Amino acid sequence: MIQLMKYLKEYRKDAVLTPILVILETMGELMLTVIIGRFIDELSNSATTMDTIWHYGVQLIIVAAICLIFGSVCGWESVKAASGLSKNLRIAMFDKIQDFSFTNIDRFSTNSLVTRMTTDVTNLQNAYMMTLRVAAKAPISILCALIMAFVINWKIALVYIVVILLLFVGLFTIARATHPIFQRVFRTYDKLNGVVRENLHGIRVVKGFVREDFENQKFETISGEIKKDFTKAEKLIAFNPFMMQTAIYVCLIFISWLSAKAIVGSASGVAVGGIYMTTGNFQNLITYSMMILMSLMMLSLIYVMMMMSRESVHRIKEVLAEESNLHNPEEAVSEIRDGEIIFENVGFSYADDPEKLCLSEINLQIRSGETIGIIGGTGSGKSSLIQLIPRLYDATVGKVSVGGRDVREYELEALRDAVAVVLQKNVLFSGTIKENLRWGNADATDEELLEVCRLAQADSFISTFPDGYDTYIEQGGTNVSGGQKQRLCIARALLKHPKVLILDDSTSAVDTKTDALIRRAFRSYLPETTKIIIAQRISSVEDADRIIVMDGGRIDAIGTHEELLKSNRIYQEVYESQQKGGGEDE
Ligand SMILES: Nc1ncnc2c1ncn2[C@@H]1O[C@H](COP(=O)(O)OP(=O)(O)OP(=O)(O)O)[C@@H](O)[C@H]1O
Repeated sequence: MIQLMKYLKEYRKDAVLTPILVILETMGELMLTVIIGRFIDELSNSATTMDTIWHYGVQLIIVAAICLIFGSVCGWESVKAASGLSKNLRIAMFDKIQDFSFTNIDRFSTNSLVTRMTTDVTNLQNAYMMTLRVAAKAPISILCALIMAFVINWKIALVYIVVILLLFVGLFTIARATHPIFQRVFRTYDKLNGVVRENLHGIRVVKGFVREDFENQKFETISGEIKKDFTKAEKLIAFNPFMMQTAIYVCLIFISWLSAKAIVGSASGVAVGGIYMTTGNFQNLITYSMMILMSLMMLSLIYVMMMMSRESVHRIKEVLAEESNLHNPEEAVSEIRDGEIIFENVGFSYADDPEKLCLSEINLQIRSGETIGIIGGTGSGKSSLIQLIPRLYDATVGKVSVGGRDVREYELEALRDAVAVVLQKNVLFSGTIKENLRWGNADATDEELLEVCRLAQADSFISTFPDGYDTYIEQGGTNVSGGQKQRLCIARALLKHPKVLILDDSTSAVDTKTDALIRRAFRSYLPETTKIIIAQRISSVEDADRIIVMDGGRIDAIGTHEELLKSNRIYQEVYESQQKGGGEDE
């Protein structure tokens, strides 16, 4: 946890102030016990006057009021420090994730990142708040109470030492047993988040296939797993109050017994074992017993919270320590000459393992301005191939060049500005159409928006909306159709004026006529831009300059539509199957 304290930043003063206030509050509480002890002794004196009672009464009120003030400010400061720490941690994690490559994200999984930024940070926040307040208060209370008890009577005070040692052994044993359970619980939380996210994301499909019962069952199973683990851990933790209560009773019985003997002996002038005690002393010892044992109880609670948050701290640190495996080189090039693309002996593995390549022996040269179609079965490596061009992933072996230079020599931002990809999983964000389009270029004028929307055949449907380009897109683009969403995403990519434009199955939901219009517009208006179109339908790529046929992570053939129809078996089969089906999507 200590390494994460640097994220306190502007809340450091609150974090320092809290234990100081706690110390002052504890001192005040101890002063109260001393005053009460003296007061009791004074009361047993027959000469006590009302003046004396007022004197002690006023003292008690003043000290109690000071304790209350310190306690309240301290509570406020600890909340400020803990919630400030969690805010800064979330910002730091979010910032870090923005720099992650796809490989980094794959390594954690999106679900786990969500749990780490929410549940784990909240866990740490709660544990830290408790620690700030109690971790300072409890040891000080114990220490001061022990000193005072030893001052009153060291022989009787030894009882505390024995009980404290026994309690520590018990607490340590419980903590060791619960830690692995909490470790497991957080991994299950990742799964739970995954199920919720998947369900909400695909709620239409769930309803369409009437899979609510199945989804409920899945959720119940995971919730059950969490409940089982928590019950197991709580059963162990339940020993905690049991041990505490036993310790309190043992302490009280022993101290009462020894004190009673001492008080009776002192009164009769025959002190047992040389122990002299007053009733006020006895009252104080009982108060110290409660203070010590309550502090131990609080410490044990913190210990349990620390156990729970230890795993969270580890998981937060993992995210913050993760280094993106995509770096800008020292002297990064920021100018991309043109849209020429060369793959030289490229192999790629998601696991970065040359033994497990999902793309291999890719040799390919694409001229700037060329239109390339890519066809291949599912899982044949089409998306993997194009993701290497804007460095969404790095090639495991070989070299990918754009504009005559290795992609790893470019500034990442410049490369990704020059290579626009409309990915298979299109995403629109909540906001107006204009705001969404300007993701491609924040400074684009309204005329430029209109122009790219015309090219992407989006203007025709946007102008039918009552609010036109100011139409509000709901989160995830749920209020536009799949085909409309795809066209908006293409328009957004066009706004970057890219040198390379990649459409990864991005017109699959667009009707064939509109699809053809988009391609025709590209050909006429973007002659300089290299266009790579991944598609399932032959009609989407047949007019490309060249078509690549992918199979099992390798290039099976490259040629024009006519050449491939004559010579390539896979292409012929796909063509024939689509001819028979009249074009799968039409
Ligand atoms: N993020 C990932 N992590 C690990 N393996 C992956 C990942 N994405 C894809 N793969 C695997 O890589 C191989 C190639 O997948 P890829 O997505 O490139 O195929 P594709 O031809 O684009 O398929 P489709 O047409 O279905 O989109 C597949 O075996 C797939 O399971």
